[in-house]
Amino acid sequence: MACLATSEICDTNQALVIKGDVRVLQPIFQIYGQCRAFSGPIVTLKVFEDNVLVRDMLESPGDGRVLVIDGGGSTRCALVGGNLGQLAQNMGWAGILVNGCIRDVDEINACDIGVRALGSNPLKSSKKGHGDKHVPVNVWGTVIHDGEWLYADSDGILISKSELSV
Ligand SMILES: O=C([O-])CC(=O)C(=O)O
Repeated sequence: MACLATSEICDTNQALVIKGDVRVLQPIFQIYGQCRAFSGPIVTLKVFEDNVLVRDMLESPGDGRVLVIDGGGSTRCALVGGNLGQLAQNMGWAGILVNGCIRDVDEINACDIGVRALGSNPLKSSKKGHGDKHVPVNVWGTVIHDGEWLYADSDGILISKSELSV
């Protein structure tokens, strides 16, 4: 699937941007993974320094969706590592956005998915299984709902209420 360029989306959908139906995420995410550009319907997850639910979600078929993990912005441990990156690739996820950290960067960079995260931290997270699936999350001021669309490329990350075309 050819990916829409985020800058083009913003130029051709100015009314949607003004209305807030298309929002630009804060430009604070690092780019990882083989796919610099990716898009898809969003599945949301809210966790804090605990990635049991991340594995749970990635074990189900991705069907080209994007997993948005709101880790509360914590950079004290990693929510996704090489194994989960591989799992996401094998299960057909288009990408993962982590409002938090990843680890095993070299392994994740070899995976055929797109990944965005605040940075990397070699510490693993706790494994208690706390968190919520499919809930609205707030990522640095941008509220993201399950079922919305994410478009990411080298220029930035967009959240759209619905699928976009040019
Ligand atoms: O299990 C974890 O905490 C994450 C990880 O290291 C991996 O996915 O390889």
